[in-house]
Amino acid sequence: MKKILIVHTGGTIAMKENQAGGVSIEGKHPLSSFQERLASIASITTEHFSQLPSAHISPQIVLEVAKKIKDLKKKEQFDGVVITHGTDTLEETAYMLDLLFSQDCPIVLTGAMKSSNELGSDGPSNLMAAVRVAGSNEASGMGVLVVMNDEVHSAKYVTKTHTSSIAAFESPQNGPVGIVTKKDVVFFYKPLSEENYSIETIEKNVLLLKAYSGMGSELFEAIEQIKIDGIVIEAMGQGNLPPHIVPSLEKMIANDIPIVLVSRSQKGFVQPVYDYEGGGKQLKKKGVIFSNGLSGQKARLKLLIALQTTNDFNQLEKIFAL
Ligand SMILES: NC(=O)C[C@H](N)C(=O)O
Repeated sequence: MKKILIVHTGGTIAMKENQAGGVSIEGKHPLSSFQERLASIASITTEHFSQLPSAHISPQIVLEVAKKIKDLKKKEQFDGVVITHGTDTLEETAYMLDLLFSQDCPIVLTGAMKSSNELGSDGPSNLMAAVRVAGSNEASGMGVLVVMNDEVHSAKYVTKTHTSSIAAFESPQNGPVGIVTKKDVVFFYKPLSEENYSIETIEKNVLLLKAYSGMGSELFEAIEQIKIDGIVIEAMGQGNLPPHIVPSLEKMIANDIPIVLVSRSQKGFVQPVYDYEGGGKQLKKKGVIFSNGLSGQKARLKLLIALQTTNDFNQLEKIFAL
C-alpha cells in the first residue's frame, strides 16, 4: 500500500455551513471521519497544519508548509503528499510549491467548492481522488498537481475560473494533464521543464497591477511612496500598455525595479510585437521583462522567489523565459 502524507491547511473543505447560511471553520476537521475510507486505498499520515481560509494564506505561510513537508519527509518516507487547501488561492500555493520542490515525490493539492455539510459536498470525493493521484506511479515527474472534480491539472497553468461551480478549475492554455476515472488515474502529458529554487525566507515586496483602458500614472505615483522590489503588470493582449504610464515605467527601470509583463488574456504569451508608444516591442527595448504565459498572480510569486536569489536583470530575464 502507498504511504501518503495529508497536510490540512483549511478552506471550504474544512468548513461547515451554519443555520444562518454562513460558511466557516468550526471545531474538528470534518474529514477526520473520512479517515477510514481513505485507509482502504493508502496508508495515511495526517498533519493538521492550519485551519485557514485561503485568503488568509500568504507566501510566507506557504514557505512554512513547504518546510513542514520537508521535515516530515526527512523523518519518514512517503510516496506522495496531498495538501487540502481553500480554493481561492489554491493555484498560487500549488505554483509556489512547484517552484520549491523537485518533481520526484508527487504533491497534489485539492479542496472543495461546497462545505462539508452542504448537499453535494465535493470535499470527500476530491480528497479521495487526490490521494489516488498522489499514490499513482505516473504522478512522479509531473510537478505539483491540482486535483478537483476528477481532473488533474498542472500547477503552472491551472486557475479558478468559476466562483461557485464544482467544476471551478481549468487550465485555459492547454487543458488538464490527466483525469481520474472510477478505476484509474490517466495522464495525457508530462511537463517539458522543471524549475527549482532553494530559499529560506520571503522578504521582498512585489506588487501586481492590472492595466485597463485609459489607465493613467496616478497608481504609479502612489507606488513611488512605498518601497517595492519589483512589479508585475497584467498588460493588454500580447503585452501592450496605455502610453500615459510609460514615463512611470521608465522611472522604475532607472531605479532598478524589475517590471515583469504578463497578459490579461487567459491564453497565449506576451511578445514584443507592437512598435507604438506603450506597445510590447518598445516596452521590451526599455527593459521590461516578458513572462512565459503565467497569470499575474503566479508571475508575482515567481518574481518574489526569484528576487530572493538574484536582482540581476539578465538573470531575471532568463528565469522568466523558462
Ligand atoms: N472553496 C473555497 O475553499 C473558498 C474559500 N473561501 C477558501 O478559499 O478558503
